[in-house]
Amino acid sequence: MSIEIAGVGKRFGDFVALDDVSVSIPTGQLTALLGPSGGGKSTLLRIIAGLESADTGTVQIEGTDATKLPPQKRNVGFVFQHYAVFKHMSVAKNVAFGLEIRAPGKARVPLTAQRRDDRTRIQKRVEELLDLVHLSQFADRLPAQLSGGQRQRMALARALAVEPTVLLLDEPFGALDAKVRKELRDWLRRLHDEVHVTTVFVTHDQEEALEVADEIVVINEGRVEQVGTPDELYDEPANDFVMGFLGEVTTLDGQRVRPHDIDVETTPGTRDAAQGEVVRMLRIGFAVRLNVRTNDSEDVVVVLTRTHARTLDLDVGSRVWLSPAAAAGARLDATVRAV
Ligand SMILES: Nc1ncnc2c1ncn2[C@@H]1O[C@H](COP(=O)(O)OP(=O)(O)OP(=O)(O)O)[C@@H](O)[C@H]1O
Repeated sequence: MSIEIAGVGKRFGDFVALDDVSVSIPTGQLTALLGPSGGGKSTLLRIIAGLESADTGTVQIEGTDATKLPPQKRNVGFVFQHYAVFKHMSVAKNVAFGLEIRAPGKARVPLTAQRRDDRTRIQKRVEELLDLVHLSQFADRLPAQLSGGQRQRMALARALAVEPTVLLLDEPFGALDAKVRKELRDWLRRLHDEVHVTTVFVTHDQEEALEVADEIVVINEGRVEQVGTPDELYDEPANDFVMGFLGEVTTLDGQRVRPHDIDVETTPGTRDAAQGEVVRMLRIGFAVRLNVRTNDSEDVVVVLTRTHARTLDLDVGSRVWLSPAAAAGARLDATVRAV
């Protein structure tokens, strides 16, 4: 395990931001800390980075107890939503910064062979990094001459420059528009597949976490609700909160199911289906969303493809029979919830 968080608690005055959090984050994976605003994700990330100290518990990074280590001794790279850049320095200089301050004897020694070697090495590394984040052609620009997405890529190159053991990203694409966000998240996934550095990123966007992460840690009200792969969380949510947070949920025959995990028929099926009437029908892109009122007065939301809706010749007023799809993933029935 790359990062072991054990029994971490954090209060701000009377407010409990983290309550006895224990999580293991595997080496080389992309892990998302996912949850609603104010749940404690950033606080946990900042504790891993050493920017905040835990009141209780320990943090180990690659087998070393980092609980009391200052941030610069933890070998972590950090990228925030609003990234602090050196505005007067070129993109290449921004990326080189961390490498230059690490180069030995920088200020004291004149231009010796050692320093020349360092310079060549740094220049080569910066070129590699800019190539990795697809910014080679912008090396000489100032940060202000980059788009928001390009700036965040520069921030990632800078964080990766010092070859961190762990890369920590706090809503790195949060301030960008939806389309750029989507592009960057695909890009982050590809980048991670290339460099394999253990990466932890904070997001409140479930789609982002489901698409990008190898593993997701769901955090709510200072506690870990569930840890698992995107499939595990989506198909086998541990509780109501996780099920509702990771996708839309509706109720059919007292069971909580995903709206696209409902079979729709226009004749009474052989199975024990709930009969109802389509009261609303909305087309959203390739999907059709139905509101069905059942004979038992349940309001059920159903999502199906446009082609399927057309095949069934559905419209407002159609009579339909609904049953949970046989292969449906997530389902939590009312009795389990009550227990
Ligand atoms: N320095 C601080 N002083 C007081 N309260 C704080 C401080 N930092 C965080 N908090 C509180 O702790 C709680 C958790 O904050 P945190 O930033 O970890 O949440 P989050 O899950 O990252 O939310 P968001 O997605 O909105 O960033 C919040 O209620 C926040 O107001």
